[in-house]
Amino acid sequence: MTPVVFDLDGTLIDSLGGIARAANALLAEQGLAAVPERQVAGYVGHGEHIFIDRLIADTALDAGDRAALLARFMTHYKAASRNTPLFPGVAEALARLKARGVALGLCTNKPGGPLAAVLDGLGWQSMFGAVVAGDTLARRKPDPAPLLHVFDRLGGRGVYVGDSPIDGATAQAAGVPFVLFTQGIRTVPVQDIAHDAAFDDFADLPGILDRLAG
Ligand SMILES: O=C(O)COP(=O)(O)O
Ligand SMILES: [Mg+2]
Repeated sequence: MTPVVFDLDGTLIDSLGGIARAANALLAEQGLAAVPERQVAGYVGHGEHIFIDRLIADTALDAGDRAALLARFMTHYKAASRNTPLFPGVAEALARLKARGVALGLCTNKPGGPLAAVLDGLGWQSMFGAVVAGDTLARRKPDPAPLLHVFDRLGGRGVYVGDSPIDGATAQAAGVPFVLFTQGIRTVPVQDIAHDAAFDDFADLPGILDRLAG
C-alpha cells in the first residue's frame, strides 16, 4: 500500500477561523481593528514568521515589536488550536485508509506548539506514523526536505494531499503525485495549482488514491 501524507491547515482541519481569531486577539490587545478572515487566508501557508510579517505589513502593528508580537500571537494561536474542527468526512476517510493498512503521515508548516494542541484536541496522538511540523527541521515547505523526511519515516514514497500552491510545489520538488483538496485555505484558482487529481469531498479520496496507485 502506498503511503499517504497530508497537509494539515485547510486540508484535514478547518482552522482558518481559529487562526483569524488568534490574529484578531493580538490586534485587539494592541487597540487595533480586526482583519477579515479572507485577508488572514493570505497570510497562511509559510509558517508563523511570514504570517506575522504579513499581518504587520497590513496593519498598524509596530514592526519594532516583532519578536514580542510573534510570541503573543503564538500564545493566542495555541489556545485557538485546541478545538479545531475537521472538514466533513475526514475522520471516516482516514479510518478507511487505516483499515486498508495505508501508512499515514503529516507534513505541515504549522509550528509544533499549535500542532500539538490540535492533535491532542482531536485525540490524534497516534493517528500518523510520521509527523513533521514547520519548525521540526531546518527547512520547511515548499522545500521538499520535510515531505521526503515523512515518506522516509513511513518506509516509502507515496502521494501528498494538500490545499495550497505551496503543497503542490512541495510535492513537485519531492517528485511525488499531488492531490488537491479544493475547499481549504485556497487563495488562487484551482487551475493555477499543478495537481494530479482534485476533490471537494473526502468521501471521494480513497477512490482517487486507488486510481493514482493504478
Ligand atoms: O501554518 C501554516 O502556515 C500552514 O499550515 P499547513 O502547511 O498545514 O497548511
Ligand atoms: Mg494547508
